[in-house]
Parts: sequence; structure tokens; C-alpha cells
Amino acid sequence: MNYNLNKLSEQAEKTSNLSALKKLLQLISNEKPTLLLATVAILVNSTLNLLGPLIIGHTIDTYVQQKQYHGVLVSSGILLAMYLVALGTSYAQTKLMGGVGQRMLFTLRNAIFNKLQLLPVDFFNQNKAGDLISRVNNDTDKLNQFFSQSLVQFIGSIATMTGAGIFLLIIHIQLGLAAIAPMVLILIFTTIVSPWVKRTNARNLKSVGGMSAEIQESLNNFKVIIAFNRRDYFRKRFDDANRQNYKTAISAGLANNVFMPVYSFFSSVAQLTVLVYGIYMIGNGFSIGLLIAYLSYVTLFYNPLRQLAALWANFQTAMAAWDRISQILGLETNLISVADTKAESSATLLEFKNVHFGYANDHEILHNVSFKMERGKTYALVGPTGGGKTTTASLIARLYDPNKGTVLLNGKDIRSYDDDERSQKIGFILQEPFLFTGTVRDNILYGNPLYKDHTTEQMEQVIADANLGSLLAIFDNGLDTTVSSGGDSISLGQKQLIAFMRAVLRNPDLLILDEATANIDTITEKLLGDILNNLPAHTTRVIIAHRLNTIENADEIYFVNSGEVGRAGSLDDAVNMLLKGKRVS
Ligand SMILES: Nc1ncnc2c1ncn2[C@@H]1O[C@H](COP(=O)(O)OP(=O)(O)OP(=O)(O)O)[C@@H](O)[C@H]1O
Repeated sequence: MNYNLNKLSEQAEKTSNLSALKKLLQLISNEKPTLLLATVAILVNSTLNLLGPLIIGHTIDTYVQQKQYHGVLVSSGILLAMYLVALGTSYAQTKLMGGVGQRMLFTLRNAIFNKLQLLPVDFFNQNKAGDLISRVNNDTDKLNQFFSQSLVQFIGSIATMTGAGIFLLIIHIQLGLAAIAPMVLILIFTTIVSPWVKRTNARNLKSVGGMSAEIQESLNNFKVIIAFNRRDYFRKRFDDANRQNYKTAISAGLANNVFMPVYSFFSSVAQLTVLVYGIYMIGNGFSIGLLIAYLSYVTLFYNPLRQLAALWANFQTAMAAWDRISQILGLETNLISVADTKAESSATLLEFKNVHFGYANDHEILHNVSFKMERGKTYALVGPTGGGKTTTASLIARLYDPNKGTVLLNGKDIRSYDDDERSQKIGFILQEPFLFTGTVRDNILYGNPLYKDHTTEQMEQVIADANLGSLLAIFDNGLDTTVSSGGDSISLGQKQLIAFMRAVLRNPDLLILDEATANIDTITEKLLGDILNNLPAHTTRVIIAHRLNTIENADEIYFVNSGEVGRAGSLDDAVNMLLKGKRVS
């Protein structure tokens, strides 16, 4: 399945801003009361601002021209009170919407992170961590900026414009139409230019993701970079990504500023039209006070429009960011569950039935593979590098599903188990075990609720009972030995030991060791061999190893090569096959 977000965005159907906005609002539907309250505050604010010119015009015509200064004072008092209330509503809307923005940011980040937890390994194979981090951090913040800072002004501007437009038309329909006419040209221009502005912003966000991916890759591999002195290579790569970002940022800046001059131009044209037409109208039933009020309304109509020019660009950026976020939110895992009511059979623990598998849309790696593994036995998977051993093990642990065919666990389709149940039954020690920041104890108990409340003494007893005491003794501070993120503070062999203890303590029905002893000295390896031999009788072991001495006690050896899995016979036969590079018959 294609999970590559950058490819998906190229194939994505164009969605309208309105439908994108609807989807976004669904996500924050619990904010409806706050949004409603903020909208009321915005409308009150706009109404007060709109009444101002009317009162001023009336004051000039009625009181100023007739020198009734008491009336002027009263009007000034009313205006001051209105401005104070407007100030209050302005504060209220900013506070309310700021909260909405932050809560939306919180909800969105949680939603994306939770979705990431649900997506399959395929998704992580096809996307770079840096780009994903950029989506979680940067893109969500673009939405927050729009919601907490721009949306209030956005709605306020539209409300003020609508009100001012109505006043313009009511006071004088012809003059009103002349004042509003340039707006039509602005609308046409905005409709044509907006998709380009959004695309340009989307390219900019993508390049931020690309830069973040470069940083992440070089930080993850800093040892190799230093050892091979490839600093210049990565500097160049980062320089390219940074340059790309610089170029797209310049384009986005240009695109975002394209509205302002055009809007300003048409605003000025409208004001000029009203002024000329208005002066011509004085004496034809149009008073000076009314003209002043009229010009104020034209300003009230076109000033928010200038603001809208900037806000509209913010909106386009937010929508581009939302597209990138909703791509992740819209993904579903390809590891679907199926119903299987068969009873669990006891003889065969695991079976591959005509399994075909390929990564993503690539060529097939496993071709029509069928084999069985019985309860309590030890199986070895041997074969040349790249032959498909880890792929086979990954299918057993259901990191992927076959493209065709079935994997059965206890006689039941492995897809019918829920995740908890399956991971209880299968322990997997990966080629490169990953450890989390914390202690040896935290890492051993990772994903194992059984002993989470045990004291150190009780834990040590559990470890001793599982024959793991000699492994724990290798760590200076025992269970309290600290482990840094990724486990860089301890050796690779020690990491493998922790991963080994972690898997064994889960008491799985099936334990897969993928090159799990490759970095361990011969004495400790022997120790691990003894522990494996003393696992509970029901435990089936699957050992992938290049060092063939580690599999000499295996009950059955499977030779995995060119995507085929077949019985190798004895250890000597397997060695012969390896030496001759023989394919399975
Ligand atoms: N995530 C992946 N995406 C695409 N192809 C992959 C992926 N992982 C492995 N492959 C390909 O699948 C094939 C089998 O790889 P696999 O890791 O299963 O081999 P292996 O027998 O375990 O090798 P090794 O002994 O080196 O560990 C190889 O050609 C490899 O390039």
C-alpha cells in the first residue's frame, strides 16, 4: 500500500477550502459554544464600529451646523461609551479565540500522534521521521496562528464590511453600487489567485519538512558521518534543503503579499469614485454630514478588505498546512482484522500457507511460501544476506501482512487476534534492538504489565526464576543501570541482552531471535543458549543466525533464499547450501 505522504499529496484530489474547513471544524466541534460567543463579541464590536459614522454624520448635520454644543457633548459621550464597549468585546474575542487556537493545537497534535501510533510499519518505511515531526510541530502551528490570531480579525473584517456595504446601499443605492463595484473585481482576482497562493505555501511547508528530515537523518547517523568524515556531504545536503526552503519561502512571501497592493488599489479607486460622485451630489439632497459619514463607510468597507488581504494569505497557508495534516489523519492501517472462529489447535503453533509478500509496491520478496512450526520446538532460519529471513520473521510478528496467502497462529488466521493478544504470544528480538531513555528495569518491563508493581527485590527474583540472573549481573547497577535514548550509553551486545530479557520475561509462545546474539561474546552466547534451552516447554523458538554454531541444537533448519523457504535437512546440509549458494528445490 502506498503510504508515501509526498506522493499521496501529488495524487490527492483537489478539495475546496470550504470542505477542508468543514472537516477541520468537525475536529473541534466541542469548541462550538466558544466560537459562538466569540462570533457574538465580534458582531457586537463590528456593529458598534459601524454605528460610529452614522452618529458623527448626524451630529455634524444636526448639532455642529446649528451650533448646539450640548448635543455634540451628548453624542461624544455616546461615542466614547461605544468605543469602550468595543474595546471590551475586542479583548473578549481575542481571549476566547486564543484559547480555541491553543486547544485546537493541543487536539490536533494529539490526534496526529495517536494516528501515527496506529499506522503500520509500512508507513514508517515510506516516510521520513523529520517530515513527520515537521507536520506535527510546524504545520499544526500554522493552523493555530490562523485560528488564534487571524480568524477573529477575519470574521470581524467580513462582518464590518457586510455592515458597511448595507449602510452604503441603504443611504444611497447608486452611490453605494459605485462604491462596491470594485469589490467584484477583487473577488474575481482572489478566486483566480488563491489556488496558486495555497500551492506556493504548500511547497514551502513541504520544504520545511524536507529540511527537518535532513536534520533528523544527519543527527541520527552522526557517528557514521564523523567516522567517515562525511560532514561535507551532509553539509551539502543540508545546504541544498535549506536553499530549497529559502526559495520556496521567498515565493510564498511574494504570493502572500500579492493581495495587498491589488486590494489597496481598488480601495483607493472606490474612495475616489465616491468622493467625486458625492461632491457632485451635494446640493442634490446630499448633506456634508452625510457625505462625511458616507466616506467613513467606504473606509469601513475597504479598510477591512486591506486587512483581509493579509488574513486571506494566512488562511491559504493554514489550509495548505491542514491538507498536510489531514493526509495523515485520513490514513488507515492496512493491517485489517478478520473474523476467525476456528478453535485453537495444539500441534502446530505457526503455519505459513502459500504466502506471497513484497514491500510497498516493490517486487515480491517471498514467493508462495508454506511451512509449519510446532509447539515447543526450535527452528532456525538460515540463508544468504538479503534472502528473506527478517522478512519472514516480520510476517510472523505481523509487522506486515502477506499480499496473498495466510499466516496462521494456533490454527487461526493471525489477523483475527487483537494486537495485545498477539504481542503477548509472540516475542521478537530485533536485529537492532531499540531502547528507551530510562533504566534497565524500565526497558525490561516495556510493554509488560505483569510485573509493573514489583519491587526491585521481587523483580530480581522473577529474573532469577527465568534463569536471567547471570545476564542482569553483567550490568553494574543491575536493574537501576541507566540507559539513554536509543541506548547509546551501553554496548550493542548489552542492548541485545536487555532486549533478550525483555522478550523472555513476557513468556511468549513463540520467541523470534533475529541475529540476537551477533554482538555477544562466546561465553555469554553460551549462557543465552542455556537460557533458551530452559524456556518453558510450550515455547517455540525461531532463531535467525549467520553464526551456524548458534543453531546446532535446532530441531529443524529452514533455508531461506530468493524468497523461498524450504527444509534444509541437517546442519551440514545447510552449510553446504550456504557454501554453494544453493537455492531450495
Ligand atoms: N523495508 C523494506 N523495504 C523494501 N525492501 C526491503 C525492506 N526490508 C528488506 N527489504 C528487501 O527484502 C529482501 C529481503 O530482506 P531481509 O531483510 O528479509 O533479508 P535477510 O535474509 O534477513 O538478510 P540479512 O541476513 O542481511 O539480515 C532484500 O532484498 C531487502 O532489500
